[in-house]
Amino acid sequence: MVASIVQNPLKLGTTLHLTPTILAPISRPLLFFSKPLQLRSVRRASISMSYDRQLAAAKKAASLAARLCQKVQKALLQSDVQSKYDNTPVTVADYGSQALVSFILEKELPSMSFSLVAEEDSEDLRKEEAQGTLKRITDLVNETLASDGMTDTPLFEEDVLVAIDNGKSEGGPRGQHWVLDPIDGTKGFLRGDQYAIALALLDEGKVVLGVLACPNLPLASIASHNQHISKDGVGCLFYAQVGTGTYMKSLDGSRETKVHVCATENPEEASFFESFEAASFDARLKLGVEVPPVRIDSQAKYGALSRGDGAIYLRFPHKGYREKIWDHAAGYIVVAEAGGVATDAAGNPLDFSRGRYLDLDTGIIVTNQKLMPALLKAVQESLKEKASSL
Ligand SMILES: Nc1ncnc2c1ncn2[C@@H]1O[C@H](COP(=O)(O)O)[C@@H](OP(=O)(O)O)[C@H]1O
Ligand SMILES: [Mg+2]
Ligand SMILES: [Mg+2]
Ligand SMILES: [Mg+2]
Repeated sequence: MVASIVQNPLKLGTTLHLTPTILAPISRPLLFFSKPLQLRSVRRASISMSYDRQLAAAKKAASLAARLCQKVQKALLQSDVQSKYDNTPVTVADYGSQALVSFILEKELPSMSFSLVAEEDSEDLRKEEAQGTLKRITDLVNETLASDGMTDTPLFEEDVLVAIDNGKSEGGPRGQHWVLDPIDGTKGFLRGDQYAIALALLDEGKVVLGVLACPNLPLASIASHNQHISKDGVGCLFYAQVGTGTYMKSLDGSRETKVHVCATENPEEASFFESFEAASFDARLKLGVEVPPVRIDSQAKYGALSRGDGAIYLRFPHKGYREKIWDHAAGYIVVAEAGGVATDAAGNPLDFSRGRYLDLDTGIIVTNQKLMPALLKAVQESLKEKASSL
């Protein structure tokens, strides 16, 4: 199945916005300065703020969640699939992954206040008929924790429900919030194709780190021209922290590689990624692109783009569809730190500070800095033509 894919801020009112990590080393010397100097010092310290601890916890959480998901995908049973209120599928792996990530982040970062904006909630799992499913999810979470030596903390079913529901935060422009899609591309997951565990951190409304675990993504390029069968295997972990670039390693732990987006300046040779869900819009013809788009599920598209497998990702869902922040936050920074850029159809940067939804103009465009102006123009012309033909 993988083969088919191969083919084919800082708002610094006061020091209160700083985390304990950054406050600890700077708070004492600040006592000696006058107030204006104090603010300048804080601003400088904040700009070089490190999210290393958070990133380490996020990598651990996403990698373990990937392990849980791989186990479920291997033994996918029909009974593992439920239908949510909006008729989209959700599996024991979506719930298990969310519980695990929520639990690990809170445990690994005990000194931080914990806010999580995540896709799933426990409502359906609390129903009488879901008892067996909840038991299976709890077992999966505990087996995964034990596989990493975390045997001191087996969870009860109620703990799992609470961990899932910790994802009900509304996010927003103040403070730090984790953003999680426990399985992005559930449909791909069910098909045995691409999916991702996507985890990001917002600080004062900006994405400051992102991790994408893509268990089925080949380590070698999936560019449509790459015909050779790679022996490198599958399973990639992408991660990025603001100002430090994007890195990739294999999910089983090999050496990390710094990745960069494709440098092409020629739209005609640019290859496209598209979603299965939102593939109706086509600006390719305007740009003269002849290569057919590569369709992949999930934010694996952002991961693949960040290492140059393709040059462009266009996403234009049907009218009225509201994008959620967990479908893009991790991918956004993974691409941005690799030298790329993501905007809406009006060329505005994506705004993750407005709660659980991304309010944007029409669609999402992702590419490298050089191609963006031409792509934006082509997209806007196509949209105008489409509107006038209606
Ligand atoms: N009709 C639609 N148009 C656009 N996006 C949709 C959609 N239906 C579902 N989605 C979202 O698209 C995500 C998958 O993205 P992609 O199409 O790139 O694989 C889904 O994430 P989940 O699988 O986490 O629910 C879901 O949030
Ligand atoms: Mg979903
Ligand atoms: Mg999703
Ligand atoms: Mg999901």
